[in-house]
Amino acid sequence: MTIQIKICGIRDEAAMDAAAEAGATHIGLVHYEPSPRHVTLDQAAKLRMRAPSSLEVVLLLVNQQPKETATAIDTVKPDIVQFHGLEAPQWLQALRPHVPCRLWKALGLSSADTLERAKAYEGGADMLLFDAPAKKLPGGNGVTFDHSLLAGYDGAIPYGLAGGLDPDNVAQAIRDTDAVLVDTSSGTESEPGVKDLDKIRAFCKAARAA
Ligand SMILES: O=C(O)c1ccccc1NCC(=O)[C@H](O)[C@H](O)COP(=O)(O)O
Repeated sequence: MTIQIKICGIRDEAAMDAAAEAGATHIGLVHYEPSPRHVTLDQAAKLRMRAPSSLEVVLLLVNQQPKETATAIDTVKPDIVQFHGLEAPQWLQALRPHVPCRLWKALGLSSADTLERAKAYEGGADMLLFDAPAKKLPGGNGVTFDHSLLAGYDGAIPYGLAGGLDPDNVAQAIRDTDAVLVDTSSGTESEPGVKDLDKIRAFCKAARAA
């Protein structure tokens, strides 16, 4: 299986193009004002329009109301929305028939309980993204978690892996898990919110070689 690669927290075209050229399959656009990676809906829409066709565009939202969610999707027209807050399974199930994009749910993983809870997203989420538990931010904290917990996942929804992945540890993470996608934000930055193009290239190279 070819691993999918998501470079999250993209804020400009140079980083987006570097990700595409390096073989990333997805970019993440964070629409969440407290984040150093926040982009407005207009900025996200411009990046989306200019995205190379090899990239799928993932819009990240956190605990948005239905009206704001609909506006965000209408404005940005992402391929995928990644919900990174406390969105319930019922929320995704209710939304899914009404939107022209796929839906992902991120879950902070610290115990086997979360793996059971994850199963409730069947029928609502096209993919789960297991991440480190929320800290200062709901995601993008550059912190890893115990990947051995994932051996206990027997749900039907495919999952991606996030949380503290970088060019040095991504290959081992791919070998240790059944993730179909790896996701990085902090591990491809020189400082929060500023992408390092060489780190993007190194991350993609390491993931593709794993
Ligand atoms: O990246 C953010 O600032 C962010 C803010 C609010 C919600 C989600 C956020 N990021 C979500 C992602 O998909 C990150 O890539 C993922 O959490 C991994 O981040 P990192 O540990 O920094 O690689």
